[in-house]
Amino acid sequence: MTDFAATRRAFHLPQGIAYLDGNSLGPMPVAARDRVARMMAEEWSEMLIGGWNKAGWYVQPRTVGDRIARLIGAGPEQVVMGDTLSIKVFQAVSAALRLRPGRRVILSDSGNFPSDLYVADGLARAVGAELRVVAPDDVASAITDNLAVLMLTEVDYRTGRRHDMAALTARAHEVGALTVWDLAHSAGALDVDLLGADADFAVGCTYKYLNGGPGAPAFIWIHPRHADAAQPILQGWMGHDAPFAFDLDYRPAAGIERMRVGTPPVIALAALDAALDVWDGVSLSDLRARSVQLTEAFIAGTGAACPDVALNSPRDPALRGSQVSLRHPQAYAVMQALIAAGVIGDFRAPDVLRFGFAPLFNDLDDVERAVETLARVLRDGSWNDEAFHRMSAVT
Ligand SMILES: Cc1ncc(COP(=O)(O)O)c(C=O)c1O
Ligand SMILES: Nc1ccccc1C(=O)C[C@H](N)C(=O)O
Repeated sequence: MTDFAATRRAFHLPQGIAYLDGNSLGPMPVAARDRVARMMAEEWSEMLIGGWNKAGWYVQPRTVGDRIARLIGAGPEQVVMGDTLSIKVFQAVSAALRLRPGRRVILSDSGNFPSDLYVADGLARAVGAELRVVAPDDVASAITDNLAVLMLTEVDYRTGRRHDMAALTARAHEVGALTVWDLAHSAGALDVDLLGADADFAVGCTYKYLNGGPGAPAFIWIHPRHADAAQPILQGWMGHDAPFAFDLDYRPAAGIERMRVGTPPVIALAALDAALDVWDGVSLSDLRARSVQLTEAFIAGTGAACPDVALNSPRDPALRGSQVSLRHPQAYAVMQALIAAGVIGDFRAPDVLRFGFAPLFNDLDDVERAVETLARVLRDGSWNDEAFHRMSAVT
């Protein structure tokens, strides 16, 4: 059994708050602060340029990628770190598109995160392809013969709705299309199984449920059947087969290494590597069970105590990720009042209160506190208090 009391103790959680925003930025693992301090004191300062080899900076995008692989149902040497998630989306979709010459349609849904849609749209315009965006429930029926790439975020950042990765991937494969899965709201939150779902490409960030810190690097995974065939569009020198030969011609490195672009963010990778230590000994089925327990308790609690909000997430946990969103016409003001009372979630336009439940550090006390505080804020109308608004406008 995973010891979640121990994983909670691994984080610095400021006194007096219930932090339900780990789905946007995970809290700081105490070991990350120490690791970065040590990296500065022992590596950068003393080794200087020698750190690339002596301290393993050069291979870190892969060694850290191997640690992420276990958390997303991938194998060793299949994941590489670097850049931002938006860049990794571009790399995955562009490589998938090149693997399907003659097909021009990229399909996504309106629940996707805007950056993914913007990036795919920009790419489509540049190469004469078409981005088609349908409602989340219409994705399966929009998978038609001319499809090149199905690009989806598994868990919707607003509603928490979870797509069926295995079923939609199978459907895409039936028509000869490839899949790109964005795991931003899945990695570290669910028992993701990329190989089991037979996905083609996956990308994700590490500053949410993986707790790598603000600006932590993103990851990209390619199924081994495509890894040596996928042609990078961003032909950066660190994805070259022999970067230090400084050839004038680009030749992609073997496998996933080709998805490296330029110099890795070594300090950020040190923090992320320490954050991943917390995952040692965490079983993904325990993680999922705890996530369901927390979200179920929150939905039941708010359902009973907060009649003024409406559930905006699927009621069935099988169709949901690790967050719950609620709707209220004055959601922004309600969230400001909640934050002032020490319950930190976030607001998403136009009327969504969003609460992330990160199994590594959230517990049933957080759920209870959030339910009670929300019920009180809604009951006593403090969110609607003019004095409160004047105060929150300046703080
Ligand atoms: C699903 C999803 N995709 C993409 C992004 C953008 O990632 P980045 O800012 O790291 O490029 C986010 C969050 O910011 C996200 O939630
Ligand atoms: N990277 C950020 C930087 C600043 C503020 C928020 C973010 C988020 O990650 C938002 C998140 N993608 C979301 O699902 O809302």
